[in-house]
Amino acid sequence: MAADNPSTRGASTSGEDAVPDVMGRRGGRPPRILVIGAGVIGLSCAVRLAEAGYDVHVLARDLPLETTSAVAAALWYPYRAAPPERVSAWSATSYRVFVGLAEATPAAGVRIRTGRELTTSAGPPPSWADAVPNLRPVRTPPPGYAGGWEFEAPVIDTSVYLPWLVERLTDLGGTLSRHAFAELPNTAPVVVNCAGLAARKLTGDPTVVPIRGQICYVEQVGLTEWVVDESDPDRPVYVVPRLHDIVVGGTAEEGDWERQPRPETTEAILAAARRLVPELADARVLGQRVGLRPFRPRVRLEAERTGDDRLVVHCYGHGGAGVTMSWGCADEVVSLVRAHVAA
Ligand SMILES: Cc1cc2nc3c(=O)[nH]c(=O)nc-3n(C[C@H](O)[C@H](O)[C@H](O)COP(=O)(O)OP(=O)(O)OC[C@H]3O[C@@H](n4cnc5c(N)ncnc54)[C@H](O)[C@@H]3O)c2cc1C
Repeated sequence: MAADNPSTRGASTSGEDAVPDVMGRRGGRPPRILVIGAGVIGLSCAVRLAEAGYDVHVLARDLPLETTSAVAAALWYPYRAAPPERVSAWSATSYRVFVGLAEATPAAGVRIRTGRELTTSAGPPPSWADAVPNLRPVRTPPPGYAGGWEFEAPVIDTSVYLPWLVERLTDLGGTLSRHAFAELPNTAPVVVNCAGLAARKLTGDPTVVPIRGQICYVEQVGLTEWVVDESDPDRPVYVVPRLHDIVVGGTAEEGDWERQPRPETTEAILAAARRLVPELADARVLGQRVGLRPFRPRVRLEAERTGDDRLVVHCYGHGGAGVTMSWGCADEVVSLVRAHVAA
């Protein structure tokens, strides 16, 4: 990654010697916190902890633009994450933060866009309906659909947003370094575990499984509205216009660890998207990518005291909605840390 890229600003790639070894408050300095993971969850937690006055260091095997978070579409849309009531509350908090960013901080890469979730049968409003202002039924669905829901949602261009989060963190005095842990470290009094899918191995948690997502990018052809059809659970169709391109998806293949795009899948994704959004017919394909959504039957967000009286806060398993829930989860991580360690 280029040295002047904000996603590596404040980052070292020196490996082992980058691990903080200072144990907590010393000489009046704020307690040191080690955050594992530089996806949207780790970075959002790190930013909120730094804002709360902690001395925050993010250590990650993959830097932000190399993570699953960078592959996310990333539409505010609670999808393949549980439990519903908590997902809804975390998502509602994030919605408000993203609206604030879209209004006041264009450099963060967040825009509010109108769009539609289309359904093939009539049904009640989604479980997260209260998180969205002005959710309304789709009055004239396209052929083949029974209805759906229309609303304004934040669209987060991760290629801009993740570097912006890093910049925010380093402005607050935090750091980001590349480091791969073989096990949870015991070198800091507080560790926040945001390892995503890799928490499966790092914490020995077999309930975290991949839900593979393949997407492609096409050129921006002037599209402003997003659309989602998840009536086929394995083959959701979504089209999300970003600042300079359009994300077209996708797949949701549970238990599939393949990280390479499958060409025949790309063809199927494009065909389904073009049926739904005819404006894409001649849009040039710019690239394709795969991400493994870190799904868990319940997001794990809890504090654990270790035998040697350190604190580990786990925050992983956000499935298909990590961006959507990020700020709500980050606030809760800060509350858990504060309950144990004052800044
Ligand atoms: C195709 C696709 C589309 C998606 N669309 C959306 C969407 O529209 N909206 C939405 O909200 N979400 C979406 N998601 C889901 C979203 O991407 C995830 O929920 C989110 O990225 C999870 O973030 P995370 O920070 O937990 O994990 P990750 O982004 O995977 O980050 C994990 C971090 O932990 C680090 N790490 C792991 N193990 C170690 C270790 N041993 N030592 C050090 N560091 C380690 C990694 O290197 C990485 O930095 C989508 C996902 C996919 C794949």
